[in-house]
Amino acid sequence: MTGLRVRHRRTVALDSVDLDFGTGVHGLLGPNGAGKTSLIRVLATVAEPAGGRVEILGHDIGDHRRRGAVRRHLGYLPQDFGYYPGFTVREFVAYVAWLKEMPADRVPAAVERAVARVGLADRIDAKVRGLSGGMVRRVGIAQAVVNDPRVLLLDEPTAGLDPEQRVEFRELLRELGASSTVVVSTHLVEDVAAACTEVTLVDAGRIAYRGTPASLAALGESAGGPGDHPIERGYTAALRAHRAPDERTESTTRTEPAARTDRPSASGGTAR
Ligand SMILES: Nc1ncnc2c1ncn2[C@@H]1O[C@H](COP(=O)(O)OP(=O)(O)OP(=O)(O)O)[C@@H](O)[C@H]1O
Repeated sequence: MTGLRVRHRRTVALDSVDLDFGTGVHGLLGPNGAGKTSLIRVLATVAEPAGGRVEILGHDIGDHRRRGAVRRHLGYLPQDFGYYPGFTVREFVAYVAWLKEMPADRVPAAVERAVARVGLADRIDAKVRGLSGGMVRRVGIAQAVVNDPRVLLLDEPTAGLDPEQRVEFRELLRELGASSTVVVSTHLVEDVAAACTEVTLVDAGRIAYRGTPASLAALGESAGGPGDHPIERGYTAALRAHRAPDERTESTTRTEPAARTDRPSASGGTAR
């Protein structure tokens, strides 16, 4: 995407964002209201940008005629995931497969595989309304992956999952990220540390930092920000650097070369 701008009435949610996502698991981090959901919704083709250009799998999604082709290859778990409580897990995931125009003969096996991948095989014929919140979230992940998407967009997928499920989910993320592009917004540093190949930190509608989890952790170690985990310290240090770039340039840049190497000029470097 280049020059992406998203507005909600008078609020500018994203401003002049340039980003590209390749194969792998991309963690989207940032404070509440930073613009992560706005970014994911544009990529999912459910929100219309106010400006800029977004290309997915070679298609310009500003062109409405191309969106169908893109959507067939997308998987999307929204933050507020709507479902039909009267459906069984199998019926609901099959319904989403149908919406994604999967060939009918492939649907039953794809549904069973997706449901098994999120550890719900034994509940496949249970009604969604009878499941716990974490299980419903897993149904949401199953519907997102049922078509083996080339681009998978997950908005806070681990919210509500128990620790064992989170561990299994991260394993699934790594597996999916080996061959597809996964963009996952999360507030959990453990998700980033364990599953992400790259981190994008969003702050007030701009890109504050891009790099690997290891480089973000190294930034935290060198800058010494507050936090209980190296990535948490890196997160705080990157936000501070982004919010006070002049101060940083004068006082700290020369002594922290690692801190700047992951701030690409096209996004983080110009994000002010
Ligand atoms: N429907 C809406 N109407 C008005 N303002 C909105 C709407 N949706 C988002 N915003 C505003 O746009 C900005 C970005 O919000 P967004 O939901 O993208 O942030 P986020 O990073 O996903 O936050 P969180 O971590 O809390 O989920 C915020 O200032 C928010 O208040």
